[in-house]
Amino acid sequence: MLEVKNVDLHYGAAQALRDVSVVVEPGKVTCVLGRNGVGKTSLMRAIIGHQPISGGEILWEGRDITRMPPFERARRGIAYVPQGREIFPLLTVKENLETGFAPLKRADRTIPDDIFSLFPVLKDMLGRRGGDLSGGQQQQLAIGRALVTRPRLIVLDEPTEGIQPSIIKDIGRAIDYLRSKGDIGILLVEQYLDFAEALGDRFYVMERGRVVVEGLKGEVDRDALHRSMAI
Ligand SMILES: Nc1ncnc2c1ncn2[C@@H]1O[C@H](COP(=O)(O)OP(=O)(O)OP(=O)(O)O)[C@@H](O)[C@H]1O
Repeated sequence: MLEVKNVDLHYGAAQALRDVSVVVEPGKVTCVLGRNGVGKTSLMRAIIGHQPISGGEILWEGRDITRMPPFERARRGIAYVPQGREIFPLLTVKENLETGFAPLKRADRTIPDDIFSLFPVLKDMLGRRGGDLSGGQQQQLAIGRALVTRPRLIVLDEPTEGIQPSIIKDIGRAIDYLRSKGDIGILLVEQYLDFAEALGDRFYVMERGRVVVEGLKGEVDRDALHRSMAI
C-alpha cells in the first residue's frame, strides 16, 4: 500500500501541492483527476522520487520512502508511465522494453509474456525503432516497459492523452487485467473522466494543489466529480 500523507511541494516560492493525502491499495485503481495545472503530475513525480517534497511523508509498504532516490523506489516495485510517454526514439521496441531491466536482479531480466498478450502490436514491432511507432503504440510500449520491472505500484500519468479510441480500449483492458492480478496498486491520473469512472475504485479530485473531492466508487459524489472537471 502507498500512503501519501499531508504532502506539500514547492517550486521555489510557488507551492504546487498543499497538504495532499492519497492512499493506493493493491488490486485497486485509484484515480487522480483535475484540470490542467492543478498539481497531478507534481504529485506523481513526488511519489516516484523525481521531485522532493517540502512537507509531509510518503510511505510504501509500511516504509518511509520520502527521501529515497528514484532508482531505489523502482527497485522496491514502483513504476512510472510518464505523461508524454518518454520512450527512447532511436532504440528498438525490444531495447526500450529492456530498459525496464535496470532495477531487476540478473535472474529476473526477462520480458514477461503477458505484455505481448496485452499489447500484441509490441511483439510484431520488436525490431522497429520506438520513434517510428504511432502515439498509441508508444503509449503501449511505455506501459509495457513499466511492466517489465514487475511493479507492485504502477503510476500512469494521463495514458489516454492524444490516443485513438481503439487503443484507449486496449489500455483500459490492460488496467483491468493488472487490477485482477490483485497484488498491484494502480494510480491513474486522468482528464478523461469517462475512462476514469469506468475503471476507478477510488477517486481524488485536485484543484489548485489541494484534494477537494475524494471517495470510493459508488460513494463519491459524481456530480462533484463532473463539476470539478468541467472547464
Ligand atoms: N518544474 C517546474 N517548475 C516550476 N513550476 C512548475 C514546474 N512543474 C510544474 N510547475 C507548476 O506547478 C503547478 C502544477 O503543475 P503540474 O504539472 O503538477 O499540474 P498537472 O495537474 O499535472 O497539469 P497537466 O495536466 O497540465 O500536466 C502548475 O502551476 C505548474 O505551472
